[in-house]
Parts: sequence; structure tokens; C-alpha cells
Amino acid sequence: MKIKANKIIDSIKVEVKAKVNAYRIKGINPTIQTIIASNNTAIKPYVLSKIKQADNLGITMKIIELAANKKHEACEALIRVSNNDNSIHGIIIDLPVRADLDHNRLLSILDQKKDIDGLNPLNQALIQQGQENKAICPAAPQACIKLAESIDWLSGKQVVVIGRGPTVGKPLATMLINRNATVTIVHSHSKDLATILTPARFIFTATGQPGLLNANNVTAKHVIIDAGIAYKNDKLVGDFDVEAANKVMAYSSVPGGVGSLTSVIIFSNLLKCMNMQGYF
Ligand SMILES: NC(=O)C1=CN([C@@H]2O[C@H](COP(=O)(O)OP(=O)(O)OC[C@H]3O[C@@H](n4cnc5c(N)ncnc54)[C@H](OP(=O)(O)O)[C@@H]3O)[C@@H](O)[C@H]2O)C=CC1
Ligand SMILES: Nc1nc(=O)c2c([nH]1)NC[C@@H]1CN(c3ccc(C(=O)N[C@@H](CCC(=O)O)C(=O)O)cc3)C=[N+]21
Repeated sequence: MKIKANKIIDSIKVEVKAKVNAYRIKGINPTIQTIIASNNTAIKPYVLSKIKQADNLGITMKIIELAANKKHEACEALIRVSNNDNSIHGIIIDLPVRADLDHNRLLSILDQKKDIDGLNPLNQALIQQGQENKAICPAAPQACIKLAESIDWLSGKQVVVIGRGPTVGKPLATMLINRNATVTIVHSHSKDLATILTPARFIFTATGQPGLLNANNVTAKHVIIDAGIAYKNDKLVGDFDVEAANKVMAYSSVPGGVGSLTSVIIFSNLLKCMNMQGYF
């Protein structure tokens, strides 16, 4: 069974649209600054999707790209300008950034109150402490959790997270612990994936390795939440080989799953950030 993201997306959009309209009536124009300093192909569908959704929701999306010849300091300067610009309410740095830039340093100088993807160390620490209500939580892990919870509750369940990257795997694992799941984290050094996966109810995967999950390592008891993004023969694909779709209990598709939900959750995060900045 393919997990449906549409209803969840639509209900978030209705809520966001109403709040954005209320701000616009007051003369406040909710605005996001996207900073691109990357040459990774996974950025493209995200940028396109955010532009389309922002337009649909009445949110202004500004995009600035760090020129190829500019160095780390220039990227920091872009962030500081947006931090200090009162007409910008949310900032997102699309990851991964270029290999010569220090992404941890860039995320750490983001104004926490404008950190709409919740990747600043202060937001991460609040999540680590189990204080998600005080934090902005990263959009993609939130999307993964919403899709999983549309199938079954997480508390007490064995779950495996494949990938320990900064945007999905690592924050997601912590957010799953906060929901009382029993979490196993798998990465590129892990051995015997099939054996690790056997006892799991949910498998969350975020590696960008197409086919990593396939007919040889999934079972009829598994619910698969696929956040992976890659291109195979010019087609957008996740980590799960959909040829094995009939072997599992449920799976989220790529496209049409985690990504599509992520690109609306970022806007509900924007509204939470605006509240923190004193906009009501
Ligand atoms: N759908 C969405 O909304 C979003 C999708 N993404 C996508 O999710 C993926 C993960 O992004 P991000 O969190 O930034 O992580 P990274 O892309 O930085 O890291 C990938 C992770 O996958 C692990 N990995 C790679 N190969 C294997 C393997 N064969 N077996 C097990 N683990 C493996 C790596 O292990 P190690 O640490 O050992 O190197 C690493 O932890 C990417 O494809 C990205 O494009 C990201 C954000 C949102
Ligand atoms: N700080 C940061 N946060 C992220 O969440 C983040 C990031 N950086 N860098 C890039 C990856 C990738 N990512 C996607 C989000 C939505 C879609 C998406 O909307 N996909 C649609 C449409 C895809 C299409 O058909 O083009 C779908 O899956 O249905 C894709 C990819 C977020 N990422």
C-alpha cells in the first residue's frame, strides 16, 4: 500500500494559507530567504517545489545563490544580511553545501528565530533535550513522522533509521526517541542490513542510495518511509526499490511522499518562527 501524503499536505496548506492571509491583511508579507551554495542534484526538486508551494500560499520566496568563485566568508555574509533584514522572516540553507564550505559553522550563525529548517545548534539542542515544543524542528524528519503516524503509532515500536546525515537521519532518530520508539541507526559502516531490519516495524531511510532497500531485505511487516532523493535514468527515485512494493505492508513513494510533505512543512515552520519574532 502506498501511503497517502495528500490529505496531510492539504490540511497543512489550509492552515498556513489562513495565517498568511491574516498577516497580509495587516500589511505583513511573510518572506523566506533560501540560500543555495551547493552543486548537489537533490537541491533542484526542493527549490522548484518550494517556489511552487510558496507562490500558491502567498509567501514570498527569495533565492540567492553563492557564486562559484565565492568562499565561506562570503556565504556567512549572506546569512548575516538576512539575519539583520526585518523583511526576511525565515532563512533556509539548502544542504549539502559545497565541500569547501563548513555547513556546521553556517548553520550556527543562523538567527535561531529565523531558522525555518531547525538545523541551528540551539534548535538541535532543544530537540535533544526533548523540548520540541520550544524548538523549530527540521521539516523532513517532521514529514517522515507524520507519514509514519498515519499508519501506526510509534511509541514502543522497533524502528530503524538508515542514514545519520544532518538533514534527515540524525535529527529524525532523536525525534523518534522523543516519541518513545526503540531506535536503531544504520550507516555506511553497518553490517548485514537485512538482519538489522528484521525486527523493525518502521524503516525510515535517508541515504540517497537507490535500491538500498529492496526485495532481499524487506518483509510484509515493514512500513517504509523513504526520504532518499536521487536520480536514476533522469527519474527522481528514493532509496526503496518500488519493484518490492508488494512485499511490504506500506511505503511512502518518491515522488509523492516525504519530499512533497517537507516542502509544505517548511511554511508551517515559517509561521512558528514569525510567532517567535513577535508577529501575531
Ligand atoms: N525528501 C526530503 O524531504 C529530503 C530528502 N533528503 C535526502 O535524504 C538523503 C539524506 O540526506 P542527509 O540527511 O542530508 O544525509 P547525507 O546525504 O549527508 O548522508 C547520507 C547518509 O546515508 C548513509 N549511507 C550512505 N550509503 C549507505 C549505505 N549503503 N548503507 C547505509 N547507510 C548509508 C551515510 O552514512 P555515513 O554517515 O556512514 O557516511 C550518511 O549517514 C539525501 O538523499 C537527501 O537528498 C534530505 C532532506 C530532505
Ligand atoms: N536544509 C535542507 N532541508 C531539506 O529538507 C533539504 C535540503 N536542505 N536540501 C535538499 C533536500 C531534498 N529535499 C526535497 C524536498 C522536497 C522535494 C519534493 O518536493 N519532491 C516532490 C516533487 C519532486 C519532483 O517531481 O520534482 C515529491 O517528492 O513529490 C524533493 C526534495 C529537501 N532537502
